[in-house]
Amino acid sequence: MNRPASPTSAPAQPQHFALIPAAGVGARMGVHIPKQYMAVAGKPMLRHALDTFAAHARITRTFVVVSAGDAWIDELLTPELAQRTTVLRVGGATRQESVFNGLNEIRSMAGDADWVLVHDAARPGLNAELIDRLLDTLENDDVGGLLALPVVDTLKRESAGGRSQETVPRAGLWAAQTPQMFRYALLQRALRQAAEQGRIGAITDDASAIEMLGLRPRLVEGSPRNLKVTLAQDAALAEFFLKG
Ligand SMILES: Nc1ccn([C@@H]2O[C@H](COP(=O)(O)OP(=O)(O)OP(=O)(O)O)[C@@H](O)[C@H]2O)c(=O)n1
Ligand SMILES: C[C@](O)(CO)[C@H](O)COP(=O)(O)O
Repeated sequence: MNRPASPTSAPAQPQHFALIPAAGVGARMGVHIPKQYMAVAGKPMLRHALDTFAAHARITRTFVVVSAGDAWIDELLTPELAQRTTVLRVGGATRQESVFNGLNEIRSMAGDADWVLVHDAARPGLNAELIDRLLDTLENDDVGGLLALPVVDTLKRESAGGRSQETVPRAGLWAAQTPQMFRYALLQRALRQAAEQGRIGAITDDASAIEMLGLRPRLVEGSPRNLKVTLAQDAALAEFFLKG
């Protein structure tokens, strides 16, 4: 669906929607509640990204994908946030399935050419500067892209027994972050194809599905503050950046 331009106006400018997959359980974190609801810098982790997108004038609306039985989101969503945020209780078995289910759920609200910024609830350090960097870099891009960081450490491939088998050349390697930003129709098509090929469970980010179409997403430099809180020790680092 493409919204037609009115006869006396220029074609409608594409909208920017945030879509936050937040239906995980945080198993690697080892805490008693899903990690997206654990407190980081004084508020639930998910709240940081919701507040950042809600405060950003260029983000039309935020959709947050939670599990059908999520028992925490209703309490987290203040009346102010609810004016800019829609909860979608369509979480799937994997991150990509949650994203795909969320995309399908907003079909009536998003035009084919509208941008979707998919952002992990587990990355509370996203700020307006990083969002603007992504929007400004990709606004005329034919494919879309993602925040990422060039790899600066030497990388080892583990052999049996926890020993180094080989060094993986790091030249040209980047560590993917989020948001990952693609046009609605392209991202939905890419994830649908991945699902039809039985590969949606094997991919771990949205850009992988775009690459499977033979396209090359743009790499946009992110920031260490935009780390993914995955293991228990990550929470203190996230707090450091958020309180800094
Ligand atoms: N079935 C899933 C799995 C993950 N996610 C979301 O995808 C993001 C990145 O996933 P990850 O950091 O792996 O979170 P979890 O899957 O919760 O962590 P773990 O793998 O340790 O269980 C998180 O915001 C998580 O809530 C999701 O929406 N649906
Ligand atoms: C999307 C992502 O954050 C990019 O690095 C990452 O792939 C998510 O992985 P996870 O295992 O679902 O946390």
